[in-house]
Amino acid sequence: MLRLHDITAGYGDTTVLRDVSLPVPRRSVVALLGANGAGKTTTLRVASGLLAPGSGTLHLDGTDLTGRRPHVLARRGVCHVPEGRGIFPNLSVRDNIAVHAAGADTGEAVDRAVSAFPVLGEKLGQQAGALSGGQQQMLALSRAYVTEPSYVLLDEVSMGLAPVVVDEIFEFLGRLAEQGCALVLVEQYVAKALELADYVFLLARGRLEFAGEPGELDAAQLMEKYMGTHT
Ligand SMILES: Nc1ncnc2c1ncn2[C@@H]1O[C@H](COP(=O)(O)OP(=O)(O)OP(=O)(O)O)[C@@H](O)[C@H]1O
Repeated sequence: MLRLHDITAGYGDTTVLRDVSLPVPRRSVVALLGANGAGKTTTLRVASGLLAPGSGTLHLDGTDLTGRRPHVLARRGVCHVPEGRGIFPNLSVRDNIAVHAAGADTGEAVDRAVSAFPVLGEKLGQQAGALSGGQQQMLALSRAYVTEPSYVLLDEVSMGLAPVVVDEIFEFLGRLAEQGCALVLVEQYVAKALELADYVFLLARGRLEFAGEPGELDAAQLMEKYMGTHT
């Protein structure tokens, strides 16, 4: 289990998260929902070690990793796909995959990335920045396949993409989950996220307002209250 417990965190003097507890069991899909500015990205940053909490703890499979650096969590199987893609636009697609592979066999990593997203196979020599938005997101997501993580944190990975690409990305996420990878989904396509999710956490102004299973949520009320029109 990846477990945030009683987390308080923020930036400088600004406290964003207060007493947030988020358990992510192995092989589960967790949807983390909330309005703009509720603290979803901040929660993922704490979960991957990018942001040290002011108080509270972060445990991974029973080991206390509070305050440890992101590479320590990455090595132990936590993969963070940040908002805004996080690829290297001036490197080729192949070299981006090699960076994701972080020292593992590049050929094997490329094979795995291409098996996840076949279109990348036709673009290996191209600069990543020249790919379409959807292809760049696929490249960013392929890291979740290449490094075989146990937990993948996904921050708005469908943002700004055409519906057909969004569908392809959700199919990929479904396959990842089927293979036993735990997912934490921050997602504007709430209905799609809830279809995959085993558990839902709802943040409001940095506090948890709901924790439970998708069937316990009144979806219509949720959309109206927090999410706008993207369902
Ligand atoms: N680097 C930062 N420095 C200062 N404040 C920040 C920083 N990043 C985020 N914040 C503030 O923290 C609060 C929570 O932001 P966060 O990005 O975690 O929310 P979110 O739920 O992911 O929202 P969104 O859906 O808009 O991405 C916001 O009020 C935001 O302005």
